[in-house]
Amino acid sequence: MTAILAINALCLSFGGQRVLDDVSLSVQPGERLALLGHNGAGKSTLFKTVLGFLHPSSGTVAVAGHAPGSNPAREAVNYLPEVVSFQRNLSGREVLSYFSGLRGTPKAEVSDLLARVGLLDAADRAVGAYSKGMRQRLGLAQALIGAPRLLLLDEPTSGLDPVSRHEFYEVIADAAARGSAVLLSSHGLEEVQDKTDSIAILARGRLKAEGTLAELAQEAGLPTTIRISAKPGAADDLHGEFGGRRVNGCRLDLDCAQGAKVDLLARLGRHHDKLRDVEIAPPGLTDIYRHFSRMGPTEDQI
Ligand SMILES: Nc1ncnc2c1ncn2[C@@H]1O[C@H](COP(=O)(O)OP(=O)(O)OP(=O)(O)O)[C@@H](O)[C@H]1O
Repeated sequence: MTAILAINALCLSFGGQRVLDDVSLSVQPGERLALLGHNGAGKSTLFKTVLGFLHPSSGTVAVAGHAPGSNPAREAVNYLPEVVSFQRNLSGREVLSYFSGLRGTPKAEVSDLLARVGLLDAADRAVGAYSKGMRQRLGLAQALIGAPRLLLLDEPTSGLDPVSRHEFYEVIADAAARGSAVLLSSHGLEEVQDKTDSIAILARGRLKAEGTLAELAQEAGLPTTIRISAKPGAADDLHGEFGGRRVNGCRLDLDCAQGAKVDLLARLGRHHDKLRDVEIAPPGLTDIYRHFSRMGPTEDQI
């Protein structure tokens, strides 16, 4: 499959400061790629480069095979910036009609977009009276105009409540299912873990890792935690036999390397009379993110 966004060895500096350093990544049609990184990691700079607002010092960026900022690239991409603002006295419908006109897409699309982001009931109210979540949804609807081949969403869910976040990601999933490639940045590790297909971790302008959650977990080689609840009076015996961390009078946590889970569970099975419960907790994105973002010589600065 041909990537809609292909970034190769991208470097970009402001003055003498290298902000993006040898970044390569790609996004395929229908893929949702989450770009994670600390404040100042270079996420917005990367988006602005893809949009053609900033120019690389070296390396290449191709949007649907075209140079960023060229007409065919601009036709292929829509962008939701971190902070959205609209003219307050226009209604949501008028805002979308205006942008739809700029894009040259049929006006009939507007009602469908308002429905997709859950704003149909508020469509004819002034945007100035919208809540932050509603403005954000309107921004997403604007970004969806014309079914872009590439959707760039810069921290689209910041400041939204959990239900709104969930609904936001449903709309993004729907856009991806219709074929859009989605690149979004976020600081919300938990939401990204469940709602995207792959993850790229940027730290101080360098790409530290890219892949699915399972691939990153494998690459990081982080242990799975086996959480044991012991029957009354059995925790000391189990601790003596398996080691691990005592959490309280009956809980014991064991770290287990990826390839050693089955053996450990088999050994535990031989002590089933002492066990009340066993839980298996694989490493989460928070652990994986911490692992990769701290790698390298700049660890103390992250
Ligand atoms: N126009 C500019 N001129 C000079 N330096 C800039 C400019 N824009 C960004 N930078 C610097 O580039 C680095 C990356 O900034 P960027 O906004 O891309 O980070 P980010 O990952 O989007 O951060 P955040 O999560 O806080 O939004 C920062 O050190 C920032 O100060």
